[in-house]
Amino acid sequence: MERSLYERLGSGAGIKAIVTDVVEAHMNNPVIQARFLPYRDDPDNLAAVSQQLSDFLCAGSGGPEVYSGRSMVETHRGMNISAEEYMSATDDIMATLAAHGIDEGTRNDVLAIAYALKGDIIRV
Ligand code: HEM
Repeated sequence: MERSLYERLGSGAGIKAIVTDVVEAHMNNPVIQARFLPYRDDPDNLAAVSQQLSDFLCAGSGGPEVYSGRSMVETHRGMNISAEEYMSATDDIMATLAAHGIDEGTRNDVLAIAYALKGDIIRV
């Protein structure tokens, strides 16, 4: 049987490590860093958001973790996120997956999920 997306991403520990590096990439990305840098001064909140992101990706890829955060529309409503920012964030995710040695087919599976969510995140 084909391995689940969760397994191909390295299961809970692998996904957590990916999320840590995606958030770090966002903080170094000039297009979106202003959205994320404030979390540097608020480590508890940073840890909480990172945990939600990890749970979201774990649960959405077939893992046993439960996502207890808000819906994507609810989370990003009022942030006025542009298509350019969305593309930039997606680029960070794709580059981080490659840096973690995730194969191309698996990267494309994540890209398809990210693309499917864009209507819930851009200018909602
Ligand atoms: C595929 C794209 C994206 C996904 C899957 C995603 C997912 C998430 C998730 C699961 C959370 C945590 C929700 C919660 O705590 O209830 C979150 C929070 C957040 N997202 Fe996104 N997001 C995406 C794109 C973006 C983009 C493009 C931006 C801005 C450039 C952004 C900015 C934020 C911020 C600032 C928070 C923290 C909100 C808070 O502290 O309450 N996200 N996102």
